[in-house]
Amino acid sequence: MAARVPGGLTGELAGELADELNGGPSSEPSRGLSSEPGDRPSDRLSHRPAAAVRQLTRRFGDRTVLDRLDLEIAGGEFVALLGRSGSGKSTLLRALAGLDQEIDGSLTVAGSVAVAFQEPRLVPWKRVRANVALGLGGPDPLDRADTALAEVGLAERSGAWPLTLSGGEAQRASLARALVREPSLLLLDEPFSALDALTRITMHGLVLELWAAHRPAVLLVTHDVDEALLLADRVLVLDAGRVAHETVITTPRPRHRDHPDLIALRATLLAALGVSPEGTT
Ligand SMILES: Nc1ncnc2c1ncn2[C@@H]1O[C@H](COP(=O)(O)OP(=O)(O)OP(=O)(O)O)[C@@H](O)[C@H]1O
Repeated sequence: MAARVPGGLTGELAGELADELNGGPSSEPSRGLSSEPGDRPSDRLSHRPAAAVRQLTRRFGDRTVLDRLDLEIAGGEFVALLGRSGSGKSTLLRALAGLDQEIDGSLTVAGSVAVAFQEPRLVPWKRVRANVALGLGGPDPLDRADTALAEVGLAERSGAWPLTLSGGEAQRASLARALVREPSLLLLDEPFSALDALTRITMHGLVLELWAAHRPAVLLVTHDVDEALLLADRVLVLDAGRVAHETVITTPRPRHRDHPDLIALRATLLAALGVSPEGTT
């Protein structure tokens, strides 16, 4: 069965940015399915899922990385995805982003998708503002880029060259580039893992602010159980190609990592990952 992939990202990113972002031409730039009216964030009260994945399978040679995986993400929901290294987290994210067409099963994303990667992937020869606006359709892309940069606290660095940004600033710019596309699904692939601990805490606060203001559905890939517990409505653990464990977190935000609910959930998640609380397997 062929996968159905929406055109929101493929139109904006896969065509013009994928070569820059992924170091090579995308295998199939666009399948031409466009965002439907009614998929904008303000229309999401219909509770239509932001993403629905059914029986998704991805093989690399004779290795099956995703194996008939089912997943649904509600509009506006914040989902974190954990899993051991090599469990297929990035593979799933790339499929949702429309960057991988070699998949079996069905995959439906309502509206547009934007991605922020572990490395900010800014084009070094374009100023920050132009990076954020890169591939952006519609009117006044540079003005909209500036608005997004202000929202992530980077207004003053809008005219800077990417190489002059700190790691945290570059990751803010990457978030602005995702945000300016007003995605109904925001995919975050370990966006904070290369940052120092203090910057990471600041970025957690920023992401929650942006999420509250724009309310996209979020799928955050992370290795950090605490990050998942602090941010997400629901935490999934990927194992053997499928969602092997699911934890719903109802603790109100802002959350403190020492909250008794989170301490209990941390132990559950570590067990689901096959890791003892002391960190040994
Ligand atoms: N293009 C590719 N060709 C061959 N194998 C691949 C390709 N992309 C991914 N894989 C393999 O698929 C498996 C899952 O990779 P993936 O990057 O999705 O894992 P991950 O859970 O994101 O890992 P990590 O936590 O280390 O980032 C790995 O074994 C990887 O080597």
